[in-house]
Amino acid sequence: MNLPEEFFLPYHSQSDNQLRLLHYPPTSQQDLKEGKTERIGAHSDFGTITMLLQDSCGGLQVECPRGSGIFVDAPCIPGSLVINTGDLLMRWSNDQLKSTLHRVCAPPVDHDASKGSQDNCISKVRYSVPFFIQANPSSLIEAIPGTFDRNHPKKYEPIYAGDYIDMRMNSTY
Ligand SMILES: O=C(O)CCC(=O)C(=O)O
Ligand SMILES: [Fe+2]
Repeated sequence: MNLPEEFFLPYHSQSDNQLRLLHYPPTSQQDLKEGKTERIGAHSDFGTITMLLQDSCGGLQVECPRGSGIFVDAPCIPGSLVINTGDLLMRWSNDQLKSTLHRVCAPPVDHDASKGSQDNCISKVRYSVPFFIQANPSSLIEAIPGTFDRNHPKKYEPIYAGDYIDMRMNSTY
C-alpha cells in the first residue's frame, strides 16, 4: 500500500489489545457432526489484525478466496503465527484488504481417547492464543490515503474505532 512503515503506530498507541487463552475440550465427534456442539463457527475478527498461535490439533480453516464459501485448512506451522486481517482494517483500507472469514471445525479423532470404538470417537483437545490488535477507541478511522480516488470513491463514513467496535459487539451479543 506504499505507506510509511509506522503509519499505523499512532492509531494503536493505547494498546487496547486483547489476548485470549482458548481451550477447546475433547468433544464427541458425533455431537460435533450433529451440531450439538461447535468449536467456533465462521466469523471474521472485528479489529485491525489478529495474531494467532495454535497448537498442532488442527481444525482451523480460512475461507479462500473471500466470499467463495470454500474453506481450506490453516494447519499449524511450528514457529509461525496466523495473521488475520480484521473488519476494521478492511473498512480502513476502503476494502482493498479483505478480512478473513475463519472457523474452527471438527479436528482429527484422538484414537487413544476413543479406544478404537466408532461410536465413541473423541476429538483432540485444542489450545490456541489469539491476540486481537485493536485501534485506540478515540482514533478516527477513515479511508487510508491511496485507497481511494475519483474512480474508487470512499465507501464508508469516518468512524471512531471505539464506536465501530461497540456497534459490532452490540450486533453480535
Ligand atoms: O481457536 C482458534 O484457532 C481461532 C480463534 C478465533 O478465531 C477467535 O477467537 O476469534
Ligand atoms: Fe477469530
